[in-house]
Amino acid sequence: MGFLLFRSSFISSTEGSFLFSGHNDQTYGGTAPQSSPFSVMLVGDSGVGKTCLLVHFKDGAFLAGSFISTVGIDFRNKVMTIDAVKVKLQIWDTAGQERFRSVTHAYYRDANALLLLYDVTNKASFNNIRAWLTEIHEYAQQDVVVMLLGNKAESSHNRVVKREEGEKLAKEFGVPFMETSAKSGLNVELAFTAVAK
Ligand SMILES: Nc1nc2c(ncn2[C@@H]2O[C@H](COP(=O)(O)OP(=O)(O)OP(=O)(O)O)[C@@H](O)[C@H]2O)c(=O)[nH]1
Repeated sequence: MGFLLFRSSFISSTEGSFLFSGHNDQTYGGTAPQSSPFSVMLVGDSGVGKTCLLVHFKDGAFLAGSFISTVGIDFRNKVMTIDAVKVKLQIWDTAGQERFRSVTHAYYRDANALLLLYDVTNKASFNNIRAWLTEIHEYAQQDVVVMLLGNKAESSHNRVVKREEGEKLAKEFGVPFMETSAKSGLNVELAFTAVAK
């Protein structure tokens, strides 16, 4: 049910407008977080696991089963405590499909950080990272924090992109890199913490 709600975004490009569904987590206590949230955007090819990564980070669950592509853009809020400071993250989950690209472009400029994902079991998603970085360069703020993530790392039997290849590409573009798994939870919290820091 939550899964369906989370995927309830839609776009009506013919009318030049769009709707998205967001989910606020206002249940934090103690010190109030900073008023303007820190905005993190998840980008990368369709099917690399952006939604699953976000759901794991937010709810600690993995969305197994049939794959329903994100439509347009969606967001969730989460408050993290980093070095004793409460940080409110607003996390934008973008559709990887080409047809929604013009929608997501409009959100790049407000992003403080971008988590750029490829799928270690899908070579094309890795090969497309250069194009994604060109797009980021074109539409995002100059000082945006970018981190490259090789997702589905637990899927060793189907792996076609070596960890070293990811490291090399990240080094070439001067961005931090780690492998993640939305399925096992590997480095999920760490990736969000790292960009928030
Ligand atoms: N084995 C494995 N499968 C994963 C992982 N993350 C996501 N998947 C699967 O990959 C498929 C796509 O995941 P999504 O999170 O919907 O992909 P997405 O990047 O949000 O796709 P778009 O919304 O089209 O941009 C789903 O079938 C997931 O179950 C992972 O870490 N390991």
